[in-house]
Amino acid sequence: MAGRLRGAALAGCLGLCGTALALLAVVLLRAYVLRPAPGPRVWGRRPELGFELSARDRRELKEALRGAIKIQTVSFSPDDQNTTALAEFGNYIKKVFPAVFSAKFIQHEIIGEYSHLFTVQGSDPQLTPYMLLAHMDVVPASQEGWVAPPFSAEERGGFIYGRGTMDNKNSAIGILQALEFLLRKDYRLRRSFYIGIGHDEEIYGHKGARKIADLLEARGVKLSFLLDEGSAILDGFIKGIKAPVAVIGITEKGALTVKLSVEKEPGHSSAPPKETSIGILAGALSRLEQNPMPNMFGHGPEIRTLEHLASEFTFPLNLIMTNLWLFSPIVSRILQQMPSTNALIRTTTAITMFNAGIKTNIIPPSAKATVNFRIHPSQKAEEVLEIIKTTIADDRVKIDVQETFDPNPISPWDNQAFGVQIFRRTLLDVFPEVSSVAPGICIANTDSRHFAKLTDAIYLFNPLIIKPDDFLRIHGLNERISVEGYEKQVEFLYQLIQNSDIKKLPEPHANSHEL
Ligand SMILES: CCCCCCCC/C=C\CCCCCCCC(=O)N[C@@H](CC(N)=O)C(=O)O
Ligand SMILES: [Zn+2]
Ligand SMILES: [Zn+2]
Repeated sequence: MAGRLRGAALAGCLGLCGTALALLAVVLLRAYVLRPAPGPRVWGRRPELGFELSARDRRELKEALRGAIKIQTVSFSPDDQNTTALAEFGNYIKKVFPAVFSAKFIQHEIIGEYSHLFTVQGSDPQLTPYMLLAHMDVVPASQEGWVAPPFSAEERGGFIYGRGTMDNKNSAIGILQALEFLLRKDYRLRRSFYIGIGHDEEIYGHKGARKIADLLEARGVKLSFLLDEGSAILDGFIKGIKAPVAVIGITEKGALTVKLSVEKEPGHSSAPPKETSIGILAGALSRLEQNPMPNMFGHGPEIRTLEHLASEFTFPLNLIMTNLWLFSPIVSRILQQMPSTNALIRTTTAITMFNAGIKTNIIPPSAKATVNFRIHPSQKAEEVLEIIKTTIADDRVKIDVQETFDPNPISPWDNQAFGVQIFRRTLLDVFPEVSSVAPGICIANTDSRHFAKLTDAIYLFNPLIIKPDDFLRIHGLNERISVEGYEKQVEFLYQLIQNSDIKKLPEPHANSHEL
């Protein structure tokens, strides 16, 4: 009997081991043998390209950005902007970029009072134009907590500190700087392009970018691609990846901002009701925080980001990322641990404003709060609103939608996508240390969504190497950019404009480096 039991146990164990071995074999086979062949290799590395800055150029480049940071172009709320500063910014760029403003083939227009549209006419009208987008307005900054005042543009330890250094005067000034340098070298552009500099991106871009887009649409413009802020060269964001990787946004999340309010009879605090307006609203907000929106990992482009970066991961993570069909439940659990990666896999919930109460001994007549949701690419605003109502489940809480839009459509990402190949080419030229370029999601919002009728190829990317600590500075304290990082950004744009001048993408060839 005991022998038979031992035999059965052994057979069971062998069966189990066999299953485990078979599973392992399948994993290895898929990982190393059945791996999809890499796409055609398009670009080869090029020796040093001529972006050489004299000491004077360097000083000029830095001072142009510092001067722009000092202009307090703050967007406080949709109807409160520092319009004096917005106008001053317009005068400033005219003064700092004389070649751009005097070139015969560049048309400059002011749109919506403070935004700027530049039409740079290339010599070959057959080539479809592209667009570079940026914004000049910034979010407010507290005076406390900064190592240098937020509009001082002080330089410390190789960094320029100030609101707008990463979001997004670095792009607005950087694009014009790159063009100024090219014009001074008498570079003759072949492909036309547009530069848009919005003045109200931080309050949804209705008066700036949207008007620029409407005007271009009315002129019948179609774009081969559009590049805006929204992602970057990420260093240290992803556990298991050592080298910096360029993640280019191919979509951005949608947004839904709701105002919640509760009204109740005021009265004497000595005989309070069971619940006050503050208590009721606090309960609703707590339910929203305690019940995050569903994890959507695998339903949007986040999975493509990991697949593209799979070979960058150290063992055994590389194996896991190559086999997401098997490991995605584990991966999605890991991603939700950090706020920046959690934002990739679900609609996020952020309670951003709360106002209530009059005096210590008055029952508060009303309580109000604002909750800002960023919608995952696989969901729609309507669906999110339904979840909010079910989660709050209290008719005393009034829900008013303030601003809402669905996620952007997904832009093309393949060997034929002109913009993507130009970004690869330019990254290879300017950031040789970047070994991978992957499609990703912009977790915030940008002005680019207003241009959806002009092109299906909208990309979100800032050519800056950023670490998790830098990300916290955007809209936070001590926003800063390194002087070296800004020079590289200008170099990237300088090169990008020239690289975009090719007529068509080269045929794939075998012996070149592939990003
Ligand atoms: C796979 C790796 C994980 C990725 C983590 C995310 C890292 C993101 C890195 C850089 C992103 C920088 C994004 C800056 C864009 C900010 C744009 C902005 O502030 N827009 C406003 C506009 C508005 N009011 O709607 C916003 O609030 O979104
Ligand atoms: Zn921005
Ligand atoms: Zn911003």
